[in-house]
Amino acid sequence: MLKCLGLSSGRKLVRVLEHPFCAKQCQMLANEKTARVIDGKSIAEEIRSAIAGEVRRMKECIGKIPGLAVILVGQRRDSQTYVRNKTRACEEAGIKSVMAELPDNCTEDEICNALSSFNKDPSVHGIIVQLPLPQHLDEGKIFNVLSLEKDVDGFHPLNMGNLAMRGRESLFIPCTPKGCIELLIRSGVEIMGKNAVVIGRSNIVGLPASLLLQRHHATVSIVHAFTKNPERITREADIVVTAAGVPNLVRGNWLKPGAVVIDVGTCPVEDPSCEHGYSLKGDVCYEEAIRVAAAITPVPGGVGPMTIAMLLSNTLDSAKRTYNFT
Ligand SMILES: NC(=O)C1=CN([C@@H]2O[C@H](COP(=O)(O)OP(=O)(O)OC[C@H]3O[C@@H](n4cnc5c(N)ncnc54)[C@H](OP(=O)(O)O)[C@@H]3O)[C@@H](O)[C@H]2O)C=CC1
Ligand SMILES: Nc1nc(=O)c2c([nH]1)NC[C@@H]1CN(c3ccc(C(=O)N[C@@H](CCC(=O)O)C(=O)O)cc3)C=[N+]21
Repeated sequence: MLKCLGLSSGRKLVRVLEHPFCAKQCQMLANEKTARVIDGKSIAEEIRSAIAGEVRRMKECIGKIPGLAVILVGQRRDSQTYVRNKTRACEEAGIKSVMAELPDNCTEDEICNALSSFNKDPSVHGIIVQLPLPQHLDEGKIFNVLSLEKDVDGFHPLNMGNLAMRGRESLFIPCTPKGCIELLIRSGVEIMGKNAVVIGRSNIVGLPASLLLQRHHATVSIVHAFTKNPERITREADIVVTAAGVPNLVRGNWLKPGAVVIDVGTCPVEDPSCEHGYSLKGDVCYEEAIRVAAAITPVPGGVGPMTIAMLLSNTLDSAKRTYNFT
């Protein structure tokens, strides 16, 4: 079904071939009710404008503003775009941003040195190391150096561990899963007591998303690449959070009627009709899912903008904590 093509950015570009059943099935279902679309872009805008207000208040009251430092290693085009979007969002919210750019072939020590200087800089309240890193670098070693108090991505093992343990609180919740929960809450979706399925178990999305849903008292199942019969497990779910990076993985018949679907997947697929020759695809076969689900996030315009809003929110919280500003 899918063909991966190399992309100069290092990221795979996927060519999506037509689903043999997709068109027919969609036509059959054409007259049925469609899901509510959860507009992540406008929810994120609301949050960002509230953050901008808080930043202004902070500046007026104590003469300080939050600061975010970004470490970008290498020349991946997608990473450069994400980082540019993050720093632009900071600017708009009145948050200072600084960046350290390191070459593809840099050493762990060089990254750790950049981290250490941001750790010490009192005008920096949040630090992110844009992922993925080039293969020769050990992510674990690097995250160990990151100051726990400035880990606004929530990737430090102690923040992740505290998120996992009952009776403990992490200083920061990873931005994408936090954004998913925020979308559910702001859309009036109850999480407590619901069956949730998370597709994917990565450190940055799937794992923390499953921990967070548990904290909100959902009963959570995790589907990954070795799961047998993922469609059966997913069909049990009232809430599906999918972060596999596989376009059209979740078909309409994987969903329980009335399920709420949060599509984290963001995969560039060949699309000659688009300006850059590609468009972004989620994990969910959207045209099918809107006929079955009660609510769904689009890609783009769903989870992505929320990730950035949550990064700003974590950075603001960090600065507030530093200055004891409430
Ligand atoms: N919108 C946003 O803000 C963000 C979007 N993303 C997007 O989300 C997607 C996932 O990102 P990330 O978590 O970093 O990716 P990873 O590649 O690190 O993890 C993918 C996960 O999905 C699982 N998986 C892969 N294929 C299948 C399959 N066929 N069936 C079931 N499970 C599968 C893998 O299982 P296993 O562990 O067994 O290999 C793995 O756990 C990507 O498209 C990424 O671009 C990521 C971060 C933020
Ligand atoms: N340390 C680190 N932290 C991250 O949070 C992190 C990371 N590394 N590496 C890569 C992933 C990916 N990620 C996204 C952020 C925003 C959008 C986003 O805003 N997407 C828009 C579209 C953007 C576009 O058009 O290019 C949308 O879905 O509407 C997507 C993906 C954060 N990540």
